[in-house]
Amino acid sequence: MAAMAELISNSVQEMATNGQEPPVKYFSKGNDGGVLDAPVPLIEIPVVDLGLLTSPSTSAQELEKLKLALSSWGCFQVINHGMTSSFLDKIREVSKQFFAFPMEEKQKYSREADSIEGYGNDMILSDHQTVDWTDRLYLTISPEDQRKIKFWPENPKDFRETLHEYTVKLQETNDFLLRAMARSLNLEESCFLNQYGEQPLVTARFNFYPPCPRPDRILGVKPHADASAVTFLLQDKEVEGLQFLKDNEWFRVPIIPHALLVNVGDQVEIMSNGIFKSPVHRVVTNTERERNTLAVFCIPESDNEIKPADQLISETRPSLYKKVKDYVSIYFQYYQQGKRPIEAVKI
Ligand SMILES: O=C(O)CCC(=O)C(=O)O
Ligand SMILES: [Fe+2]
Repeated sequence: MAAMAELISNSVQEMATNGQEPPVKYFSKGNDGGVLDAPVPLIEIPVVDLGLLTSPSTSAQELEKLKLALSSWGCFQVINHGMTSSFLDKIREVSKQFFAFPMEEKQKYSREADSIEGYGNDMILSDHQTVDWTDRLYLTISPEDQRKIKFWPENPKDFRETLHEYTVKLQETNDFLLRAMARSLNLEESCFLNQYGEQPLVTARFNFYPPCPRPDRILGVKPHADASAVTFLLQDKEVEGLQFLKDNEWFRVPIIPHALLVNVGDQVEIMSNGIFKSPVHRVVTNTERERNTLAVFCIPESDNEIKPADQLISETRPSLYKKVKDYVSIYFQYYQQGKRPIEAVKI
């Protein structure tokens, strides 16, 4: 019951609805005296067309685009992914509907105080942590026998089936992209997929960002890179918020409603020996409108050894990363100490 009470008092959705002054733990430390909501330029983010990647006459050019995108930004938008715009809208809709339910309905799926899975606010891992202005629903998708179905909303009625269908499709897209990434570096096409494994961990994080009274000082998500191999983000159709860091400058990501935003995580940075960049990103808040997104993380099998591909190591470019297993646990230990986790595995 204590854990439940804590969740109620800490839901940012309720704070926003009640017009409550955000507690100090939400305020960003060390943003160099600058405001977080200062205007930033838009990324001219590469758009990769899966149809062009498949067709023999266009694939070489599209692979080059993919390689450039991942070695400069670490992200791109993918179109022609085989899901209709109306299906993407349906996913956005079930997610919006879930967060719009009364608190009692959502709390049927509340996470436990010390566990990430389920509905709740940002998890506090360290005393010094700035807390994100977001509520989330976090679910394991794969392996299917690790699903904790008690956390999967029964309402709206088509939530479970829609999420299942979406993530089946994304896993195919992920396999396809991991092959394409290897091909773009002239590697054997299964090179990254073999490290990823046949029993990967796939998780989904529904992010809900209510309007925030202090966008100048409070972030929806603090700067981080993902622990995944690949992350797929279904952005809100109307409200921007995501920004990527490049050369110490922040850039906004434009919305393309029918596209998925793909970024590589730390584990692809390792496998590619640093050629592909796991980008640091953050989410800014705004005073006016809520924002809903869905991130799906594709994470290599935890028993697999992740390491730079042999062909990407040479005398002039030695291995930049140690071999790792279960990078996700390393990630959280470092995150707890406020450090960038990938630093732990750099040589
Ligand atoms: O909501 C977003 O735009 C990004 C969320 C994100 O970076 C994450 O869930 O890891
Ligand atoms: Fe992220």
